[in-house]
Amino acid sequence: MITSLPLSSSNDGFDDEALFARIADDLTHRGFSIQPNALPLAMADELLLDLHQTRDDEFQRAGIGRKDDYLTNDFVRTDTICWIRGESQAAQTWLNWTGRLQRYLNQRLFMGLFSFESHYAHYRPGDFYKRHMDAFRGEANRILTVVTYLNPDWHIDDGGEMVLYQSETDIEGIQVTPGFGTLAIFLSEEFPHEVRPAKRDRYSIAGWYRVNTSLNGRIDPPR
Ligand SMILES: O=C(O)CCC(=O)C(=O)O
Ligand SMILES: [Fe+2]
Repeated sequence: MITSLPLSSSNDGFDDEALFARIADDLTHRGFSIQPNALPLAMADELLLDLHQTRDDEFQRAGIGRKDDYLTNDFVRTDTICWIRGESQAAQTWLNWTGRLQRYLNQRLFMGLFSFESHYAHYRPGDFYKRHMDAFRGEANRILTVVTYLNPDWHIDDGGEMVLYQSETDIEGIQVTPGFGTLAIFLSEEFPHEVRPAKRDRYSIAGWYRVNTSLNGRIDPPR
């Protein structure tokens, strides 16, 4: 007799601990981790729905730099973004999961990750983000970048790869296809990367763990 198991349990059979362990091992040995199709399916579905329910006018042109030196620059990047503030159930699920990953990495790798900020990003066909770094050494702000993709049935011919370069001088890089639930995690100060133009709309979440850079009791706020 076949006993059927519920197909849609809270994590769809994905074992977060095992995934977190693979990420920690990769970070230790290489400083980055690419995990195809790794996001728990129920959460990825929830996030995709949330993204589609987010109104177009909640997406703004993405900038470069922070706060006062925030500029939009068509030469560098042309995507639009919507910061995730935890207002929807899906956002809560995501922040809960990224919180668990944060605690895991802090316990195992002593990374001292303190806060997390993330946004949805929408790259229309042809949009791009030129080669860049997410943080600069010594500024001690963004420590670890987490990107996940929400594009069902993405085909390699659709383009839109994220290319992760292993050093300043690397011009070949590693190509990451932005398929549904793929996770790309890397040390923000170590890996230049870019987003190549796609033929279709390309959706993702980009997030950053930061260390506590409070000075003289002044807490440096996220963003
Ligand atoms: O969407 C991606 O693949 C990466 C996005 C990125 O590099 C960024 O937002 O800083
Ligand atoms: Fe980036």
